[in-house]
Amino acid sequence: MKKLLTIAGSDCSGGAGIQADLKTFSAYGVFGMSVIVSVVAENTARVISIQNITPEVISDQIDAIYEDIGTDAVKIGMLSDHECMEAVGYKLKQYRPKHIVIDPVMYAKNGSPLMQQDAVGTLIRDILPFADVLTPNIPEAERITGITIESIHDMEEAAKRIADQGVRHVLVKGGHSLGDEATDILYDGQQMYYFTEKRIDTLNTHGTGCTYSSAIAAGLALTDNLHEAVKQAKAYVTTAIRHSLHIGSGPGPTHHFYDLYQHGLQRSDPTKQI
Ligand SMILES: Nc1ncnc2c1ncn2[C@@H]1O[C@H](COP(=O)(O)OP(=O)(O)O)[C@@H](O)[C@H]1O
Ligand SMILES: Cc1ncc(COP(=O)(O)O)c(N)n1
Repeated sequence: MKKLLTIAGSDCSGGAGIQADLKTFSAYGVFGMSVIVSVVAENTARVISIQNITPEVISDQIDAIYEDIGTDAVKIGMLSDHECMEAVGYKLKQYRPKHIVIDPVMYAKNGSPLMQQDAVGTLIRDILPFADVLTPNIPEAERITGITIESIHDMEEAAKRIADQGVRHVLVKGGHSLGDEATDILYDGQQMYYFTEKRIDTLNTHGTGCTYSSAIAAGLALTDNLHEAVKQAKAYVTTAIRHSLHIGSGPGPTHHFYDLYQHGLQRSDPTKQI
């Protein structure tokens, strides 16, 4: 049984964060564990408050995992401030887990900030170097690089700049772009690879990034192959968006039903050469 850990924030409304990650792990048939970094009182429409867990308790949770069970892959999501980042970075250095997927979460789908504005420097310096793959969406890639992204070419440029900062694989997600297709670009420092699906006409995309990065982590643990993991994860998240729920007054959540992983695998190959 593969063992997956998510280090992220808790979304009490169940669509994103730790909750989306654990649902994804279950659908992949792997054993899911969680280190909660922040408790976020949020729903589809707004973020009401954020309570960060103390660095000591974040560290204790990570110790609890590694002194006993260990992991086959780790997904890292919301890290809201310097202290959280430092605590997680210190433990990653200590335990050096295999397969680290980092989703540099900055905002919720309704626009509420989830990371302190001045923490981006710490994120780049202390956290990004641990990523085997980093999965920024377009606004996050813009924030990390300082460039404006309006085209596939701009996404490629952002991926290159992030790779130049020492990230091994960068997957710039195209969910926030316009157009009929949702294309994500994977860059390994040498070549670009494209993962494309038809854009689904829905506002219900709360939790898509969390779902995608968790699916990639689970796929890495299962296959040891990043391209295969991204291909399967793209099929998985697309299916989860297709079945997303129109609940709440803001962007509704992706839905994970129990055989979604198998369902996603039967879909056509999203890998496309542009
Ligand atoms: N409306 C949509 N139709 C199909 N795929 C989408 C849609 N919105 C997002 N995606 C895909 O969902 C995944 C998560 O991307 P994105 O929504 O950009 O991330 P985030 O949740 O971090 O903002 C990507 O594979 C992206 O291409
Ligand atoms: C605790 C928490 N973590 C992350 C997100 C963003 O999720 P996404 O970008 O997948 O919509 C969120 N809304 N809440």
